[in-house]
Amino acid sequence: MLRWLTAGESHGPSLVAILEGLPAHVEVTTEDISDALARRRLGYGRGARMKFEADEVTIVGGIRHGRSQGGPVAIQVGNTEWPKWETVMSADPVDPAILEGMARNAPLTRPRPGHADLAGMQKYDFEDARPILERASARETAARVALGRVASNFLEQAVGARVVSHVLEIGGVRTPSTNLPNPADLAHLDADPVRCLDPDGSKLMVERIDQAHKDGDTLGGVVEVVVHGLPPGLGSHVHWDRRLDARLAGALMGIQAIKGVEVGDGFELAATPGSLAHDEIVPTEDGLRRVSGRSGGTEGGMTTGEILRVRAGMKPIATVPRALRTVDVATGQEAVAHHQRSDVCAVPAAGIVAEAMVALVIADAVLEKFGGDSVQETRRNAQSYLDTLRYR
Ligand SMILES: Cc1cc2nc3c(=O)[nH]c(=O)nc-3n(C[C@H](O)[C@H](O)[C@H](O)COP(=O)(O)O)c2cc1C
Ligand SMILES: C=C(O[C@@H]1CC(C(=O)O)=C[C@@H](OP(=O)(O)O)[C@H]1O)C(=O)O
Repeated sequence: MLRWLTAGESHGPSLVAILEGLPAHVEVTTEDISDALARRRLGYGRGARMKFEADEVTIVGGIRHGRSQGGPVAIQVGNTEWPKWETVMSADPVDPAILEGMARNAPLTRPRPGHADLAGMQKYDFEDARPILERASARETAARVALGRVASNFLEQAVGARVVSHVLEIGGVRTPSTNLPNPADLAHLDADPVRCLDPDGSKLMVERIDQAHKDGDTLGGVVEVVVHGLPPGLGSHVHWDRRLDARLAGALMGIQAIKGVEVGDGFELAATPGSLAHDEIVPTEDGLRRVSGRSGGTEGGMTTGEILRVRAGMKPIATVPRALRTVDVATGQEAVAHHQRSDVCAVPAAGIVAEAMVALVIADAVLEKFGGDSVQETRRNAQSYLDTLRYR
């Protein structure tokens, strides 16, 4: 079983991520993790912070000479913004006279609709949104992407599976392409400003982001994650919390600003007659295959052995420059929400985070099915299952 945790605030010294349950001998380097974090920074429409901040990766446990050792993997991602925030975010008490008058320390009392500010202040009993937004911020997704890269390496080395994502929609512009991303073309896809497979769709999405920027507005969209090379039978039909589709949906909904998840054609299937909605099974030279992929590669909460496909819908960024109405909780008067800087659109970055979450969930399901204290043991077990499958 894999478990993972993150800690750290948006403007704290660093984020910390721990992955427990990873078998030994998974090859992974600091460079792999830095590459994954660099992919998360890409994407047209992100704000100023992405340009000047760097992700400083330090592997602090669990990996030696480029291989996992079987113990928890711990990764630190340094926030290079820290020097500017050291006093305001200090873990130890600071003399109030020093904090007095510091603009950065002014209490945020005009909560942003759509962000965690108000519900968090109510729940945790704060007069200032700072402690809430610091942890609610999607800065935390850097830690998840770091762990996701470790899980991806494990998946590739244990069962030969590859996780990739692309952007389907931004601000209502939907790509007409129904092609799925090919892991071999990842560099090409990452070079696109919005990580969209269709160049015309990409151009329109970039124009829509520019327009939103001019209008002082923000945008959301839809990303799709696909996994190539999975065996049938990951997850289970026997209990709700063992269903792989449920576990994927929970993990994707756990990403900041994700408001909807679809498996395969999702909601579209609800409006399609049964004769056209399912993936018919045929015998081929390569064994039993489905003629289509509408179900997204799961049936009964288990992988079918076809390409796995899930989508996540992201709401627009909550910090809208053309500020939204709110209440100043310090005075009880109507006000506009606080705004300093923000992304216009972070959908391409959300795709990379979604890849990470899918990789972690699938890696957990692979370990549940095949076990293994070393990656070679997992590989052997997976191969023997495939070699002795009753129906192939
Ligand atoms: C990659 C990424 C970047 C984000 N950037 C911002 C941002 O710059 N400003 C903002 O207000 N929200 C941003 N968000 C969204 C907030 O984190 C999110 O709105 C907040 O957590 C509340 O969403 P929830 O209701 O889904 O939890 C971003 C989300 C992601 C995934
Ligand atoms: C720092 C990251 O994303 C941040 C996520 C975020 C939010 O509210 O979620 C708000 C912004 O931060 P700030 O308010 O400091 O400008 C984004 O830049 C990151 O992805 O690395």
